[in-house]
Amino acid sequence: MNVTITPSSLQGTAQAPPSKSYTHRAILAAGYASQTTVRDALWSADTQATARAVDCFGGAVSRADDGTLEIDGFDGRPDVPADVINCDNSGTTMRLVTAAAALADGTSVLTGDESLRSRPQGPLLGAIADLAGEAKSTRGNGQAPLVVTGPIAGGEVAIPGDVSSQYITALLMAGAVTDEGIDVVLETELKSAPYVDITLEVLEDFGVEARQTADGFSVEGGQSYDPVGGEYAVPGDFSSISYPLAAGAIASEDGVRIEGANPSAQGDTAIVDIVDRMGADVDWDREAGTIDVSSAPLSGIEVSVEDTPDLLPTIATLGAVADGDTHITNAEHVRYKETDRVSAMAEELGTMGVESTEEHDSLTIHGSESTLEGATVSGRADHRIIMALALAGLVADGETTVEGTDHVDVSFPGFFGLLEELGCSLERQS
Ligand SMILES: O=C(O)C1=C[C@@H](OP(=O)(O)O)[C@@H](O)[C@H](O)C1
Ligand SMILES: C=C(OP(=O)(O)O)C(=O)O
Repeated sequence: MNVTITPSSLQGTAQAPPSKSYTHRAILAAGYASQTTVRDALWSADTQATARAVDCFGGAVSRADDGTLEIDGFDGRPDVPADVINCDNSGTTMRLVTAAAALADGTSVLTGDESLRSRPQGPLLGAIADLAGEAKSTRGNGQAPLVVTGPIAGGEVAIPGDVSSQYITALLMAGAVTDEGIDVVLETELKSAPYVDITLEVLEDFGVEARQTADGFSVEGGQSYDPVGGEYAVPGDFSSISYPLAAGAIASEDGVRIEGANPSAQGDTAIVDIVDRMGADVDWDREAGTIDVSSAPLSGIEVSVEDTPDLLPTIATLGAVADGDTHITNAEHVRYKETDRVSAMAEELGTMGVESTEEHDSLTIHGSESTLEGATVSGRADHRIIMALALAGLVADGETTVEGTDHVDVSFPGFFGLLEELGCSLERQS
């Protein structure tokens, strides 16, 4: 599907979708447990991939009409899957499930779509091999399809911290049910660190102890996943909140209210401060979980995305509207996502008349030298590129068509419906 956006002024209330990161972890943690009710779960293409993996490992995930998930876990170590596990587009699923597969007494095969089959898995495969499992890329290039044979007993592994924090999350979640536990030693500085904080929070809520150490992270073996009261509730998603928040900051004189914005370990809560620093009128009531935002002239800022890679596309669009330069730094790991998002945003915003300077580790958007013009742009089969370009379309001169918009179902299936509810005039073409 393509979506054509006519520049529009927005107003109204947006409900934050549930967190994708928390939902993935809750579904897999419930798999490691015996029986869990997961409330307010995100049901998107990516989280359904994790639910399918839990089914493949011998668990059963069912969804009630109100969206609540009832999960019968495989309770400890997974069964050997009867079929290939297809992780579709989801990096989180592939990393977390690869380490889970190394616990099974036999061989698992994992694959994904073309994008996922081009993302780096090598360091995690190396870690599993160091733990005396077998983990191979069928093409020998560190990318899926993957063949993983367990069971691992645990031990110490060294792993880089600057490719994906998901390797560490995966090892900590699996390590709890090994015999010996897993000590993860970081070989380089950790990027995307708040995502490991999310993992530690979810593990604690499931009664599993894991901790940060002087040189990495550690989890004891022989633990059971046992959520308090057999239930877990997922908080709102701040990566997703970044879109209505940025939309309000650039295209709403009358104001947008976002509900479900309760504080949690998500690093992407930083978007509230970023929008504020750029000059929008923003107020976050943390107790009520509401954010009110309205537009004002924006100015460029310098912002590091070391901890918050998923915010880069949103910040790039804000920069295109702002006066002056928006310098986005520490962005190398943003190139390893569903697409190389640094290049994708530079090129697609470029098609809309935006000047930028791309370096390996940074992207500078020259807002003052840019005139945002409506154009036909590619969503690059990447949910965050699609949503960020749609935001640009709200304030461009003329209509903007974003191609291949179906992929928003990865994290924010209701995104275009929400834009319409807020007053955006758009047309869908199948
Ligand atoms: O663990 C997670 O839930 C995620 C970690 C981040 O990836 P990296 O750790 O690979 O940067 C982030 O980009 C991704 O959207 C979700
Ligand atoms: C990179 C993302 O997710 P994943 O790594 O799970 O594919 C994302 O949601 O932006």
